[in-house]
Amino acid sequence: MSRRAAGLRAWVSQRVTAVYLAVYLVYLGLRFVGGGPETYAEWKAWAGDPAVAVFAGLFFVSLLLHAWVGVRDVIMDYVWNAGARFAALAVLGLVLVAYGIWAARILIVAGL
Ligand code: HEM
Repeated sequence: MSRRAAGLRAWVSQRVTAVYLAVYLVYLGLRFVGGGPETYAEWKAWAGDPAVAVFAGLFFVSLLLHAWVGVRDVIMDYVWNAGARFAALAVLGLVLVAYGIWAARILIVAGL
């Protein structure tokens, strides 16, 4: 893939994920306005609903992809030393993967 196509793909994925993040946050706001689930059992029932889990899962995937593309671009623009750049990208990748595992665990446990 050319550098131009890669840049365009990053730009598009940054904006597509941003739109999903914003739409999902509006949904969450509307869902909880006037009172959401209160007890643990109510939360678990809500989060364990397959539709909620799928859209929440998509939210976390979008958030992690959005953060990866955005912060990676910032690192590539500002960290010019090859070793420091590699280290920064590795830390970013590991942190995001860790968050992804944590989010997946929450969604899986809620569905059990
Ligand atoms: C629900 C949460 C979020 C929403 C709704 C959101 C929304 C957006 C939007 C609309 C843009 C595009 C701005 C533009 O067109 O110039 C953007 C860019 C960006 N976002 Fe997010 N974002 C969210 C979370 C995050 C997180 C968690 C990170 C990183 C940890 C992040 C990092 C960035 C970066 C680095 C850019 C690029 C800025 C630039 O190119 O100037 N965002 N975000």
